[in-house]
Order: sequence, then structure tokens, then C-alpha cells
Amino acid sequence: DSFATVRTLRPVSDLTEETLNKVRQVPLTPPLGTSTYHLTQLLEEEKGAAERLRAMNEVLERTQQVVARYLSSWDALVAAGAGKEGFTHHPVHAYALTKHLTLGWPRLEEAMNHLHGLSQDIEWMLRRRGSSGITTEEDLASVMSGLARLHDFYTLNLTALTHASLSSHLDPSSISAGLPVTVWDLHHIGSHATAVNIWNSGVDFLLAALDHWHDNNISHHYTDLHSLTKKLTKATKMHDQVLERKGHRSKSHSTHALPLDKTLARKKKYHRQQETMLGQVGSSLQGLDQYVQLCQGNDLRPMNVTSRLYCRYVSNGSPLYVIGPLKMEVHYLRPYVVTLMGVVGVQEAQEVQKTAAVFLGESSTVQHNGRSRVGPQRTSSTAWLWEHDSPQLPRLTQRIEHLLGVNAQQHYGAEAYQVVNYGVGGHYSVHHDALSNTPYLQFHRFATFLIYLTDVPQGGRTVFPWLGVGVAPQRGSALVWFNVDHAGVWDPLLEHGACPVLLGDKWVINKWIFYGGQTLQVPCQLQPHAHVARPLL
Ligand SMILES: O=C(O)CCC(=O)C(=O)O
Ligand SMILES: [Fe+2]
Repeated sequence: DSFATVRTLRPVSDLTEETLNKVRQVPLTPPLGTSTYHLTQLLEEEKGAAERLRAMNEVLERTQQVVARYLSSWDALVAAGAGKEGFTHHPVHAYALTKHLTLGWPRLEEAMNHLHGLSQDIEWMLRRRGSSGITTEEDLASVMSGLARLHDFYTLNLTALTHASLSSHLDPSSISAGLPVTVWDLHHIGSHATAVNIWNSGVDFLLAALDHWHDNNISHHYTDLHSLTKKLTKATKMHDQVLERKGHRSKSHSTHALPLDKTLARKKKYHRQQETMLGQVGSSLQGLDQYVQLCQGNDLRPMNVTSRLYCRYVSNGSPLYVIGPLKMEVHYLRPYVVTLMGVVGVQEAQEVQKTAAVFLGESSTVQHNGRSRVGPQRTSSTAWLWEHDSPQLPRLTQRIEHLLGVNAQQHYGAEAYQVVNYGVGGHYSVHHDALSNTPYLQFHRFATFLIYLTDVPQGGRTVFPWLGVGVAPQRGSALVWFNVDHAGVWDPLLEHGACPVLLGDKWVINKWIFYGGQTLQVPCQLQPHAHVARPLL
């Protein structure tokens, strides 16, 4: 294959398959809310459990009837004096006792035999926690955090929720859930939201719980009115204090933009107009605000940017694509962010998901000190796949090489494939893909090739706060950008985030191309800090 990229001789990465395999052998069991895959597995098993329980219940009911009948026949004997001496001397008593045993006992035996089979089911029930897992308080907490985050980003209509439908600012039309959220639920999700510093959602859920307390139409479990009002008062006060002290948003908290207290809300500092900042990097708060706006579906790019954008067919001169070029959509020119459509087929996408599913573990992020950490900034499950895990992957590598003109071989030119599945409100807050702690340029994540394996009906966009770009996942498409410039220096404009998934199943693949593996492929530029030459222009 004359087009094949020239390989560097030594692997660029010192992360051998052996070390990576260790990571894969001990995946942290993710909280169930962190991936739709695990929630679906759980549902499948729950269907089986419910069937067993229904069968058990029938056996128990039948047994109970037999036992009750047997006992009532015995009680009749007792009432006739079976407890007293000489009972059996009376011929009618002797007949009654014999009949009681002769006819009653076989029925009892039969019932007991059924119970015997039941013990196997009971054993299965008791083993379930250990073998496939049962949701824990931690799982419930992760789902509640997801709901609180969804409300923070998309303003869920909480009244609609109590009437069994989903509606939000993102999509105001109502989608029936068939299940109402009760006052008890609102109360507990609100409390949890305050515990994880999502103060705006906390107050809103608690307020909604109180509003619906007297609403008789809503079925609700008992919720303690006193503890609800107490919680709400405290949350309202804390909300304003946090806003005053820390501002309305950081990566670890959020509040409403205005204080809840009317007097405080009049303060000038809460009414300063913030201008959108594009093409340059502003404060972290500014970045997060623009992240949220983009997640809500806004396009922040000005006309002088959008008017130069275009779509076209590309092949990058590769024989693989000259005959059937791919559609490309340019989202931003400098720096370069593009979508390539139809990189992966429907069936291929499903195969990769299936292969990755068994390796899914809780996602983590790499900190400045190089350690990995699990936290609320990234809630999803990830699986690392090696090229030989599935026949789709070497083909995919080849496509990436042809399209970008890079070396995308695992260890030599790129990291292994990272497959990600999101769950309830699953997201990845604003971050940069090139690791800042890497001492060697060669390990820098030069380019990101982000492949969407699913469509996501609501939420789940990938957004770039400093470019004003937001992209909705589209199955089979790849979003491509370059994280570092020609000197291997971070391009901060490529900070990005994955918006919370509101409705649907989101699966993506990250393929990170190493800077170091591209010595022969990526030509140097005269100006050291020029944006990387764009192969697909
Ligand atoms: O899922 C997405 O849309 C983006 C994911 C991402 O940025 C990452 O995993 O680094
Ligand atoms: Fe990323």
C-alpha cells in the first residue's frame, strides 16, 4: 500500500498494552446512572427477576391456602376436644382424625414440594447483589445528580414532571413519561441537589415539592412537610450566600444568576451585562457561561465567521476516498474544527459498542499531577479498546490516516480507542484534550478525532465556548480538531465540553493522535505558533 503512512521505529507511548490491560482488568464499577448501557443491562435482569418473583408469588399463595385449610381442619379437631385425654376413644373423633391426616397430609406434601423448588429462586435472589449488582444509594445519588444537572442546564418544567411528562427549555413540547414524579421525589432530588452544590436546582425542586404538596391530583408518598419547609428555608439562604461569595457558576457549583432575596437581587453587581467573548480566552466563569449557552442550542458565532464557512466533499487525495468522498462541514476556520460525515457505518458503530460494553468502567479525568480522578466534572463510563479487539478498528485507523494524513497506529501515532457511554445527565465540563502535565511533546494529544456512534435526540452536544461552536451528535460522523499548534503548544481556544444528555443514548469514540508520532507526516511551518496546517481544507 503505497499510501500507507511511514511508521516511526519506536512506539511513542510508553503505555504498553500490558500496562493498559491492567487498567482494563479492574474497571471501577460505575454508578449505574453514569451509563445508559448499565441501566439497560439492569432493566433486562430486572425483567427476569420480576418473572421469577411472580412465579414464586403464585407458589406462595397456593401453599398458603393449603396450609390454612389444613390448620382449620386441625382447629376443628381441637375445638371438638382433641387436646383432651381419651379423644381417640370416640369413634367419630377417631374417624375425623384419620380423615384429617389421610386426605390433608398429601396436599400438604405436594405444596411443600413446590416450596422446595422455590428455595432455588430464593438463592438466586440472594446471590444477585454479589453477581450482577443491585443499585445502591450511590447509584441513586448519581441519577439524582444527573437530574439536578439537567435542570441547571435546560430548566426542566417541574410541574410537567409531576404530570408524568418531560418538557424543558431545550424542547418545550411534552414527552410523556407515563410515570409522575411525586412530591417525595421532588423533595429528595432537591435535597440531594443542594448536597452536591447545584443550588439553583435544589431550591427549584424543593419549591416545586412545596407547591405540589396540597395538590390532590398527584399521587405522592408521605413526605414530611416540616422537614421540607426547613430544608427550603436553609437552601434559599445558602443559595444567596454561595452566589454572593463564589459567583453563580464554577466547575463545582451553580446558582441562579440573581439572588432569591428581592433586596439582594437589586444590587448593581448582579445586573452587569456580560459580553460574549469569542476568538480569545476569557475567565473560567465566562467559559462556563458560554458552555451552557451553547448546550442550550445557541450558536454564538458572529456573521463574519459563519459567512466564510462551507461544506464540501473531501478525499484528501486518498485512493480510499477519491471514488466515494466524504461530506465535510467546516464549523470554524482558524482554529480548524470540522465534521466528517459517514466515517463509520450503522452496523460498525453497533459492533464497536458491543465490544466496548464489557470493558466499561467509570470515567476519570487526568489531573495536573498526572493522576486520574473520578468526579462530577465528567460523568460517563469509558472502555479502552486495542486495535485487535474488533475487526472494525484497524479499518477505522486506516481511514483516519487517509483522511488526516497522520500516523494513527496505536502506540506509534495515537492512543488506543476510548469508547464513552453517557448516562442520566452525563456530561464532560469544559476541558482541553492535550494533557498539560506531559513532559514530552510526543505524548501531546495533537489532534482529536471524535466519532459519534449514536444520534442523541436531546442534549449531548459537543461545544467550544471560545469559538461559539456547538455540534449535535450525528451517528457515524466525526468531529475533528487540533489541540496544539505547530510548536506543540496548547491552543487554548480548543477548550470544549460535552453537554448533559437530556434524552437518548450517547456513545462516542475518542481517538487521540500523538504529536510525537507525526514527525514525518506533519510538515513544519515557518512561524512556530501557527495553527496546524489543515489537511482537509
Ligand atoms: O462526548 C463528547 O461530546 C466530547 C467528549 C470529550 O471531549 C472527551 O472525552 O474528551
Ligand atoms: Fe475532550
